[in-house]
Amino acid sequence: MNRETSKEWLALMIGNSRLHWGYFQGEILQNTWNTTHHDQLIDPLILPNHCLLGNLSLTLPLIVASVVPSQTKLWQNYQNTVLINLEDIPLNNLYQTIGIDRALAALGAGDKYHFPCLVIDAGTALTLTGIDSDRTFIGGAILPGLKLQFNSLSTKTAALPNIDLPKKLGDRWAGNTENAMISGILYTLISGIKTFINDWLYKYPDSEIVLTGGDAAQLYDYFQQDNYEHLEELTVDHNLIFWGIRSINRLDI
Ligand SMILES: Nc1ncnc2c1ncn2[C@@H]1O[C@H](COP(=O)(O)OP(=O)(O)OP(=O)(O)O)[C@@H](O)[C@H]1O
Ligand SMILES: CC(C)(CO)[C@@H](O)C(=O)NCCC(=O)O
Ligand SMILES: [K+]
Repeated sequence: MNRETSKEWLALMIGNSRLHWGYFQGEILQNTWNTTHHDQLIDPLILPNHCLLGNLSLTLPLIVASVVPSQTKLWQNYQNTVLINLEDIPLNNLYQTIGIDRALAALGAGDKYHFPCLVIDAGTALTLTGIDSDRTFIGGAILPGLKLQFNSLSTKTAALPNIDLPKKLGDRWAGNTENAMISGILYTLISGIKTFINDWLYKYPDSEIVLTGGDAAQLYDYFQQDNYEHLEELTVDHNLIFWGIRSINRLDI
């Protein structure tokens, strides 16, 4: 291995619910992990030069992208940090306020698989982001993520309970409160997402379709339980944003 390919660096995606970390040696993503916001142990304002992430020193080059401005500030003070902005993303037609996580995931999907691609990011929010073969952003959608849909029902009502994300789809026609919430949210969600996928595949039949984000594997499982006809065209990849950051890093910003 030559020096270039073994060069170590860290990628940090600051998401809405937590921080997503990637440790690279050159182009190889060796490790990923998540931490909470405001984690004292890794707060660079408290431990400027010697903060350890597992056994990794934060003196490594750090490439940061963020959708949470208040958290971005913490990391900008750390030495050896590069902040990725929308202007750094080599995709056409991105609108000014699109989330950098969406742009990076779409770039990562195209880089790792191919363009055209449709990314479905099941995080705090659930987003769809479509890019054509010329690397042009076509459009997308934003809706509340899975957990958020359940949480909003329970926090805004007196009688509806707080329930964990279920493993099973269950019966569409439910006979108790919990199952009715599960059915209502999940069947509506998967049929809605299917209409987006079907429409996208009609326009871009050779597109890659990639699920990512904290709930991606569970979402894929729901599609499987529902015997989705395009299941074999769906890929689950939790590291799309890291492939996007790697692709930017190659450009040496
Ligand atoms: N330990 C965890 N902490 C928070 N969410 C988790 C955890 N494990 C699984 N999840 C699931 O991941 C989802 C959040 O996804 P993700 O971590 O991709 O979101 P995020 O940090 O807000 O990033 P983004 O800004 O991309 O949405 C939640 O809906 C939750 O169900
Ligand atoms: C939609 C989220 C919250 C998903 O993480 C993020 O991408 C974001 O803050 N986006 C800005 C709005 C937009 O993408 O149009
Ligand atoms: K907000």
